[in-house]
Amino acid sequence: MVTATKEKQVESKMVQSNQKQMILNVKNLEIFYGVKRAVNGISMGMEKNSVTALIGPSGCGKSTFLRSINRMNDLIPGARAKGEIIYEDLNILSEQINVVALRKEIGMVFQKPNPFPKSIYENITHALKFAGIRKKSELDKIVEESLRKAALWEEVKDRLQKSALSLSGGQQQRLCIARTIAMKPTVMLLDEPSSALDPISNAKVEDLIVELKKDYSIIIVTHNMQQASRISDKTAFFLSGDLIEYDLTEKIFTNPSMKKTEEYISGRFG
Ligand SMILES: Nc1ncnc2c1ncn2[C@@H]1O[C@H](COP(=O)(O)OP(=O)(O)OP(=O)(O)O)[C@@H](O)[C@H]1O
Repeated sequence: MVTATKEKQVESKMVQSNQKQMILNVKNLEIFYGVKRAVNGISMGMEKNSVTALIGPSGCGKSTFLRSINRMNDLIPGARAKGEIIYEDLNILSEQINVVALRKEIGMVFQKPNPFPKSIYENITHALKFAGIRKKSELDKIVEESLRKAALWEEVKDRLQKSALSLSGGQQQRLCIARTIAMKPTVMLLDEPSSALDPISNAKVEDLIVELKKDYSIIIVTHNMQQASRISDKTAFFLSGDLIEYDLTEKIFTNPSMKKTEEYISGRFG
């Protein structure tokens, strides 16, 4: 639980006009590194059980924005945020938030697969044991469930005690996704999760993301516009720290409202 007041959540407050339930509501978010402002007062809502893609040229603030959602920017000296990110009626940016609990509910997967140099099994159980789960039968159950959800179980079920580093890059990335799933998150933040992978592994991760949105709300940063158009429901186009356009993915890629979006998706810059 993020705070003791979480149980008091008022779900109906985060319902958009089209009745899709919102999981996150970002209000006038500004993010600074020292005196430099990297995100310029962005407001947008992310829908539950959907995939939201963040696109835009290098340096436009996508990763900075993504990292603010589970307070990963706190780890960067000099980084600070203003505004609000409302999640279950609480402001994620508030000092009262339990950041460790927040990061369990809002998990993150990075560009480069980063399994621990331990067994496949231990990669998943490490944080669970830290959270106090000790019973082997319970750990076994969560390991299997998480690997199944990450579409990796069939490939690794006979070698759970082997090193995670013996897996291919694509399998390692699905293991990192399984590790996040094991913490029972509600939101998954994916920062270019398949850009370091070969095309077959990339396709598996894309299929997995579409499957995972049944259970989780997913926000993905991607440089790959085909990927954004294949897997996301809504797309946000960032430029120089501004949110230029945010709409249904189909609209963004076929009939964007803003000239800059059109120029970017047609490859005229970036
Ligand atoms: N740790 C940091 N310290 C200082 N400035 C940073 C830091 N991280 C990012 N920035 C700056 O903030 C701005 C936004 O960077 P960010 O990494 O969020 O962009 P991005 O859109 O994710 O880029 P890319 O697609 O290349 O990953 C850039 O000007 C970048 O130089």
